[in-house]
Amino acid sequence: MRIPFRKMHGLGNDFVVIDARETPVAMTTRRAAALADRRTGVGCDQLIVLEPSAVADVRMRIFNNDGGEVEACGNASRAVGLLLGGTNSIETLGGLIRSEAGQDGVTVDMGLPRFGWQEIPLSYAMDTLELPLGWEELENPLGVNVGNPHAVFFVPDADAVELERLGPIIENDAVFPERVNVNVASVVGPDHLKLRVWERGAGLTRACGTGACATAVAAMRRKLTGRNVRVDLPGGPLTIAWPEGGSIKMTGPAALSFEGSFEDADFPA
Ligand SMILES: N[C@H](CCC[C@H](N)C(=O)O)C(=O)O
Repeated sequence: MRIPFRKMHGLGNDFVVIDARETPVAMTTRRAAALADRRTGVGCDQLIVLEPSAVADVRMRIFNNDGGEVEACGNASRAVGLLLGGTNSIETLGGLIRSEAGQDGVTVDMGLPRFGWQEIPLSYAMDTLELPLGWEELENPLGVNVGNPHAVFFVPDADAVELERLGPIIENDAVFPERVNVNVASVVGPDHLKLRVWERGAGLTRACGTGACATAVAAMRRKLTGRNVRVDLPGGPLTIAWPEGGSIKMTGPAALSFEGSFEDADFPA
């Protein structure tokens, strides 16, 4: 049986999107990693499977390039929002989010941030503004969870960090029981950040929507910026707003690259 897919991206963070709402498609770590492989599969940073939901308009399952299923994906949320059009509620393992497709891209309400991570002694996790952790020049991160876990480091020049070397070391450090997405950011202006991300399960990507949300929240908590910021990623800018007492809103582009299909027997579940 042929299984159709859409190849989509958000600022170059790319996805294979399978719409399994009408016809179920079994997805396993093995099949996801095979489809995501850039040499022998279709190739993508994340594989997205849309399924029916009992609590939302759609359920979005997210698999990293390494095949691991995870809780959230900001750029894919905008891609799915573009695909569905209008306003939609989306169920994810990280909670319920809402997308709204508009003229200047797609806005996603990513819900409320959570802080800290469980392995740090509670006294530290209660205040994640300054965590006594360091990996060479990357130190004192904030732990911010926006459905998925992020460590956010502020540095003078994000481009000067050897993220391809330090990223996997931090991603896989035992202090992060679920591993972690590694964000390295610089403050460019009062409401302007520059961000590079080593993604858990995917490595260096051109953009990370949840990373942009986590980094913007971290900057706001440290009073480095106002509550509405532009985050410049290698693939382009996102706008993140986090009003006092409100939820995080991310706005940016999403695009369809092409449509295709694969033979299910060629990628066994
Ligand atoms: N690598 C992330 C999932 C994808 C996040 C990113 N592509 C985004 O746009 O938010 C994780 O393991 O939590």
